[in-house]
Amino acid sequence: KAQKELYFNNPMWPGEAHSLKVEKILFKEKSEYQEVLVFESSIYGKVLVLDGIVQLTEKDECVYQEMITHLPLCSIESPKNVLVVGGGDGGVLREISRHSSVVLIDICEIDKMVIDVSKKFFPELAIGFEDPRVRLHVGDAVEFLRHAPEGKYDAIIVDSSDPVGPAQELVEKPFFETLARALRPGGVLCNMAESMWLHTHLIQDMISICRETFKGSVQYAWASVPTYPSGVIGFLLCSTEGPPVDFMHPINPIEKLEGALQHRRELRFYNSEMHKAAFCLPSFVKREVKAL
Ligand SMILES: NCCCN[C@H]1CC[C@H](N)CC1
Repeated sequence: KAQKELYFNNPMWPGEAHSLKVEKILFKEKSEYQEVLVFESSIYGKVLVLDGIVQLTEKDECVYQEMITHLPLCSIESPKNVLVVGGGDGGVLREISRHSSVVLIDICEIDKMVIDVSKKFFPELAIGFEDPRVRLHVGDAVEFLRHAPEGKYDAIIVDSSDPVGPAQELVEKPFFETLARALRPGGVLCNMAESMWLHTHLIQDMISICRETFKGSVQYAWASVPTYPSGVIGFLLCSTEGPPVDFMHPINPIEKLEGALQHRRELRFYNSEMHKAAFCLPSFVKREVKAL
């Protein structure tokens, strides 16, 4: 039978599109915030799509979930209180649970349908919700951070979709200011930071805001994700004023964490060498993204 294909083009990456062969559409509904689609692809396993943008595939989700989690958590001694903004698929929670020093994992996801769909179709990711340290808050993270106690968290991970639609506010300065306030001195933030091939202006804007808002260090890292536009995704690592954080040399290496490598599922992408390599930047990025 004729294989259906889905094309992923978007104003966020004009002039190009990525397509995936579809075996079967498994779910498609509109939530209060966005269209939620799940389909079985021919070569990447199941795929989660929000408003026409690929969020994750079973085959390569490990890159993003492992890097966005361990880049910050392996950069500080025994993280205890962690906050996840977004991340409703549960993948980041699965990765945080490898760190036995963590005692509290707050997660604030705006769209309950993403959580329910992940539990139904992506148990390998939704397993993260089963960790007893997890406290789920369904709602707007802008509101949540406004009421968060000052200096509460050692680490905050902003696992957001693109800044079009629900995640728009998550790249604006007021939000970064609430993130900085909720972190302890020497606390760390890791943000999803788009593509060096497509979004150097957006990255520059985020870095400028973070340099003003976070008085510690601000570093850009990246990794290869085949099913994201241009095949890469970036991460912005920030630390607040206080004990200095050297993101490029993990002082809390995952290889030394008791049980972290086998916990529930072995790591498929992250390790301490990939951690260090992630901060090596191409010359054009060094030129185009000042203050790196
Ligand atoms: N929690 C799954 C990943 C969400 N972040 C992605 C970053 C890149 C975007 N183009 C799509 C969402």
